[in-house]
Amino acid sequence: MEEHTAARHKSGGETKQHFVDALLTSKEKYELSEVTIIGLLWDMIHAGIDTTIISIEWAMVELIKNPRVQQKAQEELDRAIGYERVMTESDFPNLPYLRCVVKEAERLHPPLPLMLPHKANSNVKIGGYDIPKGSIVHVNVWAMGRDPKIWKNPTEFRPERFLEEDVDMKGHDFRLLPFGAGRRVCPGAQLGINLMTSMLGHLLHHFSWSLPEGVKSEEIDMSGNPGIMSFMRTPLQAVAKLRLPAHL
Ligand code: HEM
Repeated sequence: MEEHTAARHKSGGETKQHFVDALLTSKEKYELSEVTIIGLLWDMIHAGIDTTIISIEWAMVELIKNPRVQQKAQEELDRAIGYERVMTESDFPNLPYLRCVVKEAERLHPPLPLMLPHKANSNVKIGGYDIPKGSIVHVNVWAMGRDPKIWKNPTEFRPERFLEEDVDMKGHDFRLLPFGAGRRVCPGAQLGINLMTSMLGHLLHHFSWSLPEGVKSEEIDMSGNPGIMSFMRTPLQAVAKLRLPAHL
């Protein structure tokens, strides 16, 4: 905070287009204290880090349990990038299968399975049910992602389903809502998707992933920790084998 405030003074109040600066610019208008600004920054850090880490761990376990999918994603990375350089964000448009892997992981393993609690601010009727004003409402996006009425073979990890039918996951298609929807939709959704695409892309391009010797796929504990954020109950243990030249 001190560094940012000092930099603003030095530049004569000229603003950079980033989050800290936006908050400092709005400080007077919204009567934001320094403590509030620091609290908001921590909120963003907490909301952005755990959700992304959890999503990556679940995606990796599915890629290890499904070597066909892992190999197909790696073939796509090899075709689009080759073996002489590392992936960058500008490669994303050429990696449609990898982007479907991200989506499929979010369908089966949304890190916030019940989203965040919402409060009805008036009496509403949804799907024939009366929701009285003041009720706390949870939306079970985990169950929606596995509903056999919506998804064919719902428990199968098959990213191809999204090549066959493109389904939005940023709050516009109510079949898939890992980031929520509406006024309180996740403001970091696109950043979260980009982070996942980047991390999974690097992990798969650089390494092949398997289970430690002697561990069978069906022995992996696929249960999640109870709570708002659903980490894997038993942390994943995996073995990485280098695929790219070590200097990369
Ligand atoms: C894969 C990654 C992520 C997932 C799955 C995710 C999911 C969610 C969900 C389900 C909500 C609640 C939406 C609702 O109740 O309607 C939420 C809220 C939020 N997320 Fe994310 N998120 C992710 C990444 C991020 C990132 C990277 C940031 C910021 C850097 C972020 C910041 C927030 C904030 C600040 C809220 C609260 C918004 C509000 O209450 O108005 N999230 N997220």
